[in-house]
Amino acid sequence: MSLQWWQGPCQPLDHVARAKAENRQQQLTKPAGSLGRLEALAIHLAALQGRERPSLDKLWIAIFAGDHGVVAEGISAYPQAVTGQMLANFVSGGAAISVLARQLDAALEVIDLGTAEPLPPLPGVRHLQVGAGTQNFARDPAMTHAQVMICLEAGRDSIQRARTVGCDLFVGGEMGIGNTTAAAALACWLLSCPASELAGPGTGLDDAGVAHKARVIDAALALHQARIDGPLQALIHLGGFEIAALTGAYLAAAQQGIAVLVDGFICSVAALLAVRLNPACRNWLLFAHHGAEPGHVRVLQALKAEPLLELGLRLGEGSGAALAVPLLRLACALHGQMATFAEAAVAERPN
Ligand SMILES: Cc1cc2ncn([C@H]3O[C@H](COP(=O)(O)O)[C@@H](O)[C@H]3O)c2cc1C
Ligand SMILES: O=C(O)c1cccnc1
Repeated sequence: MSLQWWQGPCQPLDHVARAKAENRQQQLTKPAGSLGRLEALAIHLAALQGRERPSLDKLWIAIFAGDHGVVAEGISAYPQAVTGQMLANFVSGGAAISVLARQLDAALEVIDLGTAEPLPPLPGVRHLQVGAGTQNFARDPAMTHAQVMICLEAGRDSIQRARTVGCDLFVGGEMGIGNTTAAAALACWLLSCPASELAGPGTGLDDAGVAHKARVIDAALALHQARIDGPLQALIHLGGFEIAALTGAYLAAAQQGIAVLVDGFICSVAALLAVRLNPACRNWLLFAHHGAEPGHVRVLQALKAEPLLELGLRLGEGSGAALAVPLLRLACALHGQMATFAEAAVAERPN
């Protein structure tokens, strides 16, 4: 088979910038290593951005939304219509991510990949209508090959727009009632483990609801298993439009040399898919937080991720990643603005 676009090379890290940043860190007026992981983060960002002093001034947040046919199985605490209603809330400024984007002075774009009930055009939303949501994967493959390709490209297109405005960091977010079920099903396939280990309450299922969700996922895995021969087929059979778009965005970001901050459970599953599709993209992914959804920690472990925050978040929308941006910005500010021992005339050597 011919090579797919996401199999093309990812940008290499800039080892010269990394070495300069490492050298600079050693000269700053503090005991060596005293800023802990913030030091390594600034150095890694230097290697990603190709400059001794990285910065995160220009932040691009893209929210991908899509509905999920598997909602018919009663796997979410909220009705499907919330997906479309939240699209309006994102652009009118009232959603959590809208508030965070304003606070961070970030660009926020909202991409509707397809809701179950078609929406009237919403100013500020890009409507792609890949389909009226996915099919119910308890019965049928979630999407077609053509649909997964359009979604992966929708993610790539967002990265292209981010690049044209000179983005320093990309944050992807998602909205789609039912998507913790799709994400858990994908994670079960990717990690070869039963749904009882990865299914969680999502928007707020009780214990019986979580047990039902796990049974739905296990049955769907059994139904599709024989036809899933890799991560792309897993996405087609078990995925969601927004999960595929996030996967495409992460892959394209690595190919175009844009650092990524990954949000919660659903985004982390998209990141694991991206790494399985093109392992070299892993270097470009930073992980924001370890959330409350039980599958999240397992997916982070598989990615060898060291998330920055642990706040019990279970919202999605890119909110956890947005919350971690100030920490990364401060790591860059310390790295870029602290005085060196020579500049401040402070004794460099310990006794
Ligand atoms: C009002 C509201 C806003 C949200 N923003 C993100 N999610 C989050 O919850 C959904 C996944 O949970 P589940 O799989 O249990 O349906 C996704 O839309 C996710 O982004 C929301 C959910 C609700 C109800
Ligand atoms: O961690 C997440 O991304 C998450 C968890 C629950 C509901 N929505 C998103």
